[in-house]
Amino acid sequence: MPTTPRAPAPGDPLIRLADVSRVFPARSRQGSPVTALDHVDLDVRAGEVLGVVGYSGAGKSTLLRLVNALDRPTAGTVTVAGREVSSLSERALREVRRDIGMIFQQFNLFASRTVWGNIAYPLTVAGVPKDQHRERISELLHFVGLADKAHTHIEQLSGGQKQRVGIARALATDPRILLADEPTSALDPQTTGEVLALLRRVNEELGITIVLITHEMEVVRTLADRVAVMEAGRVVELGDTYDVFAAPQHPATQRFVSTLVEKGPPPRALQRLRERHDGRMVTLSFRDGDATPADVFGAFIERGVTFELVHGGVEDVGGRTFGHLTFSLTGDDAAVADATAYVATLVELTTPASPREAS
Ligand SMILES: Nc1ncnc2c1ncn2[C@@H]1O[C@H](COP(=O)(O)OP(=O)(O)OP(=O)(O)O)[C@@H](O)[C@H]1O
Repeated sequence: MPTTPRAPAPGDPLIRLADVSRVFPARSRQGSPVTALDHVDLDVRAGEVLGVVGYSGAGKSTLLRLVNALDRPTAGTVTVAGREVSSLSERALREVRRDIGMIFQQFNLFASRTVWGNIAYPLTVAGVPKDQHRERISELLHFVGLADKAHTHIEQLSGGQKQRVGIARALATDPRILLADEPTSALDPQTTGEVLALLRRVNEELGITIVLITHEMEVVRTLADRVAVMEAGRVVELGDTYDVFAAPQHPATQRFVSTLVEKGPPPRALQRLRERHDGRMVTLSFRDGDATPADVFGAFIERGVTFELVHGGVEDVGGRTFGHLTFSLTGDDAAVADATAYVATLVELTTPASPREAS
């Protein structure tokens, strides 16, 4: 094991942003100042993986730079492990930064050094005596699965191997926090899966809290316990990953979730479905703890309503399921009306609308 496992008190904020703003001055005389972060309140709990999603320019990188004190807020406070970093001296900040590892989309390794040399670097900077390097580096290499690559030069490694070196380097000084800035965006899907599995071990086996910036909802679904959605410098939604996927509230969140999960048939599919089915089309959204599809089928059957599943499926997030299922219902008009009215008391019921209908 490369780092000492810790038992964080679950739920304690390890990082706290309180009413944080970061305004960058105008780049030119005619330009206006840029508000990269706008009154952000955010707690990161000890031991969790927090996914931060948002489109380009939403403020995600600025937020990470404030946490590791590479930048300071214009207003508000940033507290890491109980210390308000916004007011610390450069010397005190070095100590705080020792508690924070960071990995990047483009790995940011020394291309001219070996794997060993890259992992040794933060140990040297932190003043760890040379005679302790060998044991520590070899533990780290085993942990990330690169024990046979110690003396390989970085440029001879695949992208996934480079990110493993990045993770080993980030863990070298035994941090409590890992900041991950789009760590899999440069990787193919299979390698992404391997790196995410390694990050899961970093979190679960070593108790390291991870803040993960990404625009890929699959990454969030795989790794994050909670999700913060950012738009225009604000956190517009924050919740458990399951809740965010099953019932996204903010339009920005709905757009992100729809990249993985469709709430109903998209307009063109709906048009084709309407050509083939003349029944009443309804979309039912099931969540853990709600009524089950079997309850709903029973309600249709009791009322003599015929139902056909025409679109949708069941999703799994962290072992909990939800689904949006679209049915075509046929039968006596009054029976269909009665059945849909009753089913709407059991689960969320919507009528899929084409854009023309919706506008
Ligand atoms: N040093 C800077 N000077 C001026 N403006 C900046 C600076 N750094 C960031 N910004 C601006 O702040 C806003 C937020 O940028 P930030 O890099 O935090 O967004 P992001 O969500 O990380 O985007 P991306 O996914 O593209 O990295 C953007 O409008 C950006 O242009």
